[in-house]
Amino acid sequence: MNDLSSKLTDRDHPLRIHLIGVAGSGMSGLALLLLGMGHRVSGSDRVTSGETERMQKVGLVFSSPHTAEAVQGADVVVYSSAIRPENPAYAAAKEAGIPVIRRAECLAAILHTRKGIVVSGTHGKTTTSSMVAHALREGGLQPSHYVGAEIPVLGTNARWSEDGEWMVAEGDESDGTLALYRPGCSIILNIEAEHLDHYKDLDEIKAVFATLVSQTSGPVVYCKECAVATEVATKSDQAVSYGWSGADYTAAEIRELRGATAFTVVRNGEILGDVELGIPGRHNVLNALAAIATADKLGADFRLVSRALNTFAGAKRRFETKYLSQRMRIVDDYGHHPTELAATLQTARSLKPGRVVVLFQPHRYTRTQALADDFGKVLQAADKVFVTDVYPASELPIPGVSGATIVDAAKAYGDGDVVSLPSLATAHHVVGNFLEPGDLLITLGAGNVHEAGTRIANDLKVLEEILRLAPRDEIDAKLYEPMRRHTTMLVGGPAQFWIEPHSFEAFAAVVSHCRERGIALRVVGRGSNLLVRDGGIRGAVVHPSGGVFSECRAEDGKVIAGAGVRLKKLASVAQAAGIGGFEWMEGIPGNVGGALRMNAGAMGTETFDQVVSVTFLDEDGEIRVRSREEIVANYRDVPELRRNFALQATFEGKPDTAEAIQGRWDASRSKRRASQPVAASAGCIFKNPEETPAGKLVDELGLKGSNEGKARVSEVHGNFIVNGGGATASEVLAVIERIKAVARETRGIELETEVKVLGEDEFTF
Ligand SMILES: NC(=O)C1=CN([C@@H]2O[C@H](COP(=O)(O)OP(=O)(O)OC[C@H]3O[C@@H](n4cnc5c(N)ncnc54)[C@H](OP(=O)(O)O)[C@@H]3O)[C@@H](O)[C@H]2O)C=CC1
Ligand SMILES: C=C(O[C@H]1[C@H](O)[C@@H](CO)O[C@H](OP(=O)(O)OP(=O)(O)OC[C@H]2O[C@@H](n3ccc(=O)[nH]c3=O)[C@H](O)[C@@H]2O)[C@@H]1NC(C)=O)C(=O)O
Repeated sequence: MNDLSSKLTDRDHPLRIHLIGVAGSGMSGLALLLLGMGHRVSGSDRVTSGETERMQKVGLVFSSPHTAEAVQGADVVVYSSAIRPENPAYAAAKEAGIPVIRRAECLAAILHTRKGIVVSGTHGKTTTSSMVAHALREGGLQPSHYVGAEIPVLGTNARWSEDGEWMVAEGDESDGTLALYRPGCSIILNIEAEHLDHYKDLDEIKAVFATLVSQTSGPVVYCKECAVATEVATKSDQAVSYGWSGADYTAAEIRELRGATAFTVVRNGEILGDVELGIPGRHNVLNALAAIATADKLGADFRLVSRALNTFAGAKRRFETKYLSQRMRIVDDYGHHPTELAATLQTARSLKPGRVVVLFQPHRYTRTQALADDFGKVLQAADKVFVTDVYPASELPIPGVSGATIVDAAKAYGDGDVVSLPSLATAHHVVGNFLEPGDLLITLGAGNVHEAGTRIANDLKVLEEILRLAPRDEIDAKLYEPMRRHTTMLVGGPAQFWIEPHSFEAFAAVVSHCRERGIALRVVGRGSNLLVRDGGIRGAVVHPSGGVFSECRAEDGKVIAGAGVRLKKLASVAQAAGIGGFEWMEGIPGNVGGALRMNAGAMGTETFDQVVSVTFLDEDGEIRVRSREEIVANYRDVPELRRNFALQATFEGKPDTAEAIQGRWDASRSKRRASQPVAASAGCIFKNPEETPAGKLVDELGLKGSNEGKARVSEVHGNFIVNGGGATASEVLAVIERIKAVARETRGIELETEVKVLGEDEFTF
């Protein structure tokens, strides 16, 4: 026991200890242990988190940001590896001559007050150390524990147990600190070339593990499937092996169940008993064998250990199921090394989903650079992979190294579908929109990629509730549908919930549901009069289409059309039935619903000139019918339909010959073609002011052809803004603002947009 260890156990003289960077998972664990031991603990961090708040409740004196004052009067200061020497708390402690130690040194000192069990290895440490802690706890050994993440079955990432003699700790091989421990037992899961930012090569890594082995006073439990671990561990005369065959502890009759794995444990050729492990994956069978071997060596009852493994729910972020429905599953996994990815993808496959979709966030530039080829290789096992930018951890960028490095490696290796999706902040939009029923999505990486899965999972819950409102063939819905796919201007961010009802009842149910749940709701037609901002539309965007909404028929000299029918189709059904007067609609890009709402018009005629009656849905989701006389229709606005939603309408015209109708149709088309652009647009941008047509005004102001990025005032017609290819909504809005300002300043005319501008500039979902 070293000096600090003996001071830590001196109950009569509690120490005053300060932790710099206390919000991190490793440091918060230390704080919990030290508080449990009865010391006075303070901590500082750049950020406040749920974790720091929880620790304050159990006695931590927390401060943010880091200050020199925070370390005043401390007996010892512990710092996280993310802390740099210029940190004010660190600098002040050094200046004051307070002993300043690394996280691992403090952990070693705590561990040496007990019989330590150090769980080490390149992969699987957190899962295995929590399995060991849980198994020993259920086996009655009352261990203390310190593991790298929050584990549901253990309650917290660290716990001090006053009574037990053992303490389970996850050892970190990343910076050589494994050599600080002198445990009563150690576990070596595997040894691979990792953390090459710290180590020269595999030999250097082996040497650190060898030191741990030589300092272990009791059993060294190791995995026989790893040649390097075997080589290092067998230097101990108390080495105990586990593996698939030829080891002291092996597993037989492995059966993958849904979300769990059953197997029989064999100890030196004799059956010890059965285990039904609460988590899936063959690699977890090996981790469980490590825990079983350790617990057995320490004298725990196998039946209690087996029961513990059955209730083991896995570590957070280790194949953690975040969403499960009949349609989809979303899993999060902390894996960030090719071997871990391979194991996770194998587990994913064993669940037999329709497709395995991966959102992978590489962790650290050094690892990405060193292992890009291996990542590219293992990612081939998924059906679709999106790779984000690198999560830097504490590293500075390495020029030329990014998520695309892995995508390039994957493409060089095989024909797996691996694409780059740099921004994690918006990755969920693309991934969530890509998902189809039957898919398994895995968010993969040690950084913050899990946030994307959480967002998708939360929104999927809402979406699936909506889908259940109507029979399967009466409704379709998707997350994050890009509105640029649904606007004639080809501009706009995503709709949070894109919903396509195909029956009046389904539409009505969606309206009532959104109202009850406080979900904002908008209805759109063909998007020919819309400008959707780049941040997309929060809430539900309903697009009545298919089913009754796409039906259009002539009956008794009238035409009945659903809200989702294109005006052009309405005009041709009328023509075929010998009903004239609809020809002006031939070139109008919108649908009946939008035309009713906007009282669309062209060539001197307006929609409501021909309406007989409208069937609509009121705000409460009730279906009503109103005749033409009961509806007020203004120039480009029907107030009645601002809050109500058009479902269907009956139109009238005049009987006429096919030739006469065709003549007017052709005349309308020629006029339109001569005066309006063919490029992507939203029709006229401004309403015509009283003084003069807006197009003429823009023309006179000399603004035709002026642009902002790819958004340009049409040279053909001054009231059209055209998308030259890939324009953004903010570019279009900038052009609109410029025209308005010039019209106001030079002519005193206040232009009002005719297009409806929807959505938000920034992403809020
Ligand atoms: N004359 C021309 O050359 C052109 C004319 N237009 C006209 O603009 C109209 C736009 O049609 P479309 O592309 O389908 O519509 P959009 O998808 O562009 O929707 C425009 C607005 O119409 C409202 N709306 C849409 N569907 C319904 C419905 N079922 N019930 C009530 N309101 C609805 C919504 O208003 P809110 O936000 O208030 O809910 C929506 O924001 C077209 O009918 C078209 O005639 C467009 C381009 C060129
Ligand atoms: C495109 C739309 O509807 C259109 C509809 O197609 C046409 C055809 O009937 O009539 C309206 O346009 P508009 O008022 O600009 O009609 P146009 O006949 O093209 O132009 C009006 C007058 O402005 C002149 N003009 C127009 C554009 C231009 O760059 N320069 C110019 O001098 C034209 O020569 C004409 O003398 C509707 N626009 C509005 C805001 O009422 C729409 O609603 O989105």
